[in-house]
Amino acid sequence: MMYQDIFDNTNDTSVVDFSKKSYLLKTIKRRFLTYGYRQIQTSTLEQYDLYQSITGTVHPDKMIKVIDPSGKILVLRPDVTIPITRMLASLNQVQSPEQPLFYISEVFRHSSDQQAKNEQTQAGIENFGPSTVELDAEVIALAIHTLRDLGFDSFKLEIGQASFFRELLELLNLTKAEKSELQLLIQAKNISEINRLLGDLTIQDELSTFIQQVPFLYGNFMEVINRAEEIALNEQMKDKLKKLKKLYEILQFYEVENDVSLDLGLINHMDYYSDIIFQGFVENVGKPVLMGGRYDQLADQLNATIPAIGFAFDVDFLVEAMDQHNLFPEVKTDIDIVLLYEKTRQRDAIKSASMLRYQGYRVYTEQLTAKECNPPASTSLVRYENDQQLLEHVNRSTSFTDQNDLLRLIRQREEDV
Ligand SMILES: N[C@@H](Cc1c[nH]c[nH+]1)C(=O)O
Repeated sequence: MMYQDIFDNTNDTSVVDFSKKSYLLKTIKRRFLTYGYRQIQTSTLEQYDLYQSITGTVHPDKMIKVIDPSGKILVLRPDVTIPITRMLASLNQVQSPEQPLFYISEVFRHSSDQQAKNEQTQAGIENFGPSTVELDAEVIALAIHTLRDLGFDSFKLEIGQASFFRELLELLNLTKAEKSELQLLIQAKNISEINRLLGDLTIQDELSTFIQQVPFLYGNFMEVINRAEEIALNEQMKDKLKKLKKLYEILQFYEVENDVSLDLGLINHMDYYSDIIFQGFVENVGKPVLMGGRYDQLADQLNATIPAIGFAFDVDFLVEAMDQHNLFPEVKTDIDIVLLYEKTRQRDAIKSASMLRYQGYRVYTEQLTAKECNPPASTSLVRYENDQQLLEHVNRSTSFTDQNDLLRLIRQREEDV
């Protein structure tokens, strides 16, 4: 191994980035709590078999595998929605239903992109309540409310319908490869390639015309619904549109309707979604900062019937987006008091530092030497010199007699501020 390799592919967080991330997580957490969500955590190591047996999960090549001493294959948590569903599915039916849940967890997904990290922090919610438009609307309102709390003023939550498109694909009788090609082309709104693919396939004209329209079915929520209603192919599609209309109506009660748009060609990277899906975009940032949707059938694969909806923020990506939009408050210094001392005053200095720490102050100490010392920034500086002891606070220097006097002065100045 090259020495340089040891430094590659790490995911360390510096002091400044950590404080930004903590600020962001605190804000998100506070908002999740106000909607009645409670925090949980799932295991970091999961059974590989669980993920392999479920359809719609992370691709096996993307999972990071670990082999335990008995030879069993485990994976580092590649997703949080699946293990939470597993947790709920394993609960005794007699138990009362879980509250809505939230998490702040690392997920591990291998990416072929050299720049992308294998480890991301997600802050998300999962709500195992009834499969209703009311709950869908509340979850969307929560996502928007959180983005507003973080300070974003121009963002969009793009809403789509996973089953709308899936049912369309069913009507087409395509092979798996053709289906995913068409899906990707529609998502990329690549009209010329869609036409080429449709030309190669034998499909009824009516269906072909409809598919050509799907990439254009995005934009203003009600406008898209009206356009889609005109070309809807069957009753199921009409029902889906009716449900979306109802959703929009409720979003108006939450006063978030201007922050949503509709994209009937939207596809999320996870295949477990069964109904509405959504992605959150902030201005000038190309990738979505949050993804989610309803996944009513995921628990079926674990022998349980648990409709659910959820979403997750990509926290690291959100930090970048907030940086770009200058949304972090100025980082305050983490040190309250810097205490510098000459060797002869070491005893007094350490005793004062201990006293101040017991009082809850964050104290940094350093011995004054011939070398220039470089203490961190702080509002108060205490100096124990050979012949005097001083408190310097915002350009004012006062001598103090003993520990009690020092504490009194520090408190007094805090009150003055
Ligand atoms: N687990 C999904 C996000 C999500 C949470 N709940 C529903 N969807 C993801 O990683 O993209």
